[in-house]
Amino acid sequence: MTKLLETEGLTAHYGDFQALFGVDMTVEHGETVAIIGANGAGKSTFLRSLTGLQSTKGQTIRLDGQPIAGLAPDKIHKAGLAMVPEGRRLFPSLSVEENLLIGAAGKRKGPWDLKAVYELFPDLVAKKNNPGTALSGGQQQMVAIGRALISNPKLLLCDEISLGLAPKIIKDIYQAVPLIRARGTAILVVEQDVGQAMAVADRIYCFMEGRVSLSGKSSELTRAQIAQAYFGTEIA
Ligand SMILES: Nc1ncnc2c1ncn2[C@@H]1O[C@H](COP(=O)(O)OP(=O)(O)OP(=O)(O)O)[C@@H](O)[C@H]1O
Repeated sequence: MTKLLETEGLTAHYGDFQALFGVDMTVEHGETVAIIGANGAGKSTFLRSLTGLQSTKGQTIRLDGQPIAGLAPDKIHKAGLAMVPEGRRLFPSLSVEENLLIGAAGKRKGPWDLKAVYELFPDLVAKKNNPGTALSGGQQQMVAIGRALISNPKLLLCDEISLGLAPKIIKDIYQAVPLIRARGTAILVVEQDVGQAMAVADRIYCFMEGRVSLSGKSSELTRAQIAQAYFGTEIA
């Protein structure tokens, strides 16, 4: 069966600085995959490359068998990639529901609509007419995830969704992941918290200095292997 996402030898540069050195990655249909790695390892650059925010002209990225490298971000979104950006980025003058509906513009066919998002995050129902920015950080994150889901992506990309949130809220947010995959949506999440990544993902890719330093099934990787791949050093 065709892979949902495939990159082959992906590279990325900021001027003379090379940030990615030949990243091979696959995501299967319906799979949850986590990218972990220290600050500056290239995780965000990799997601930016997938979504077209970083130039990938002439490279190999396939979404469900279709080449998407070098396409404009809106074309890649239409092809089925939606991103929950780091920092959430809600529209401050719009209500929760209006923020969600922005994601529905040009939506693909699929299981996600307003009703499904409110089922996923019931806390948002009572807040739907409030301005997005009047919500707690966790609720804003729920809106950002809902806004991406409502376009019915084949693959949902999440950049550090737990950043700046309290542990209890992070738990609430991550509880949504099995419900999202139950509707058939695959997820690629960037996560600095290794425990969280291993709990939620079928497979893990660890990045170090722009390269994949380790990959494998979460259930088969050891903490020691991950520490080595994450920091480049053994831990006691
Ligand atoms: N706009 C930019 N201009 C120049 N260099 C950049 C830019 N963005 C990122 N970099 C560099 O590219 C490398 C990879 O950064 P990237 O943000 O992808 O890493 P990351 O793993 O997502 O880290 P973090 O967790 O801190 O976001 C780093 O060395 C970073 O300094």
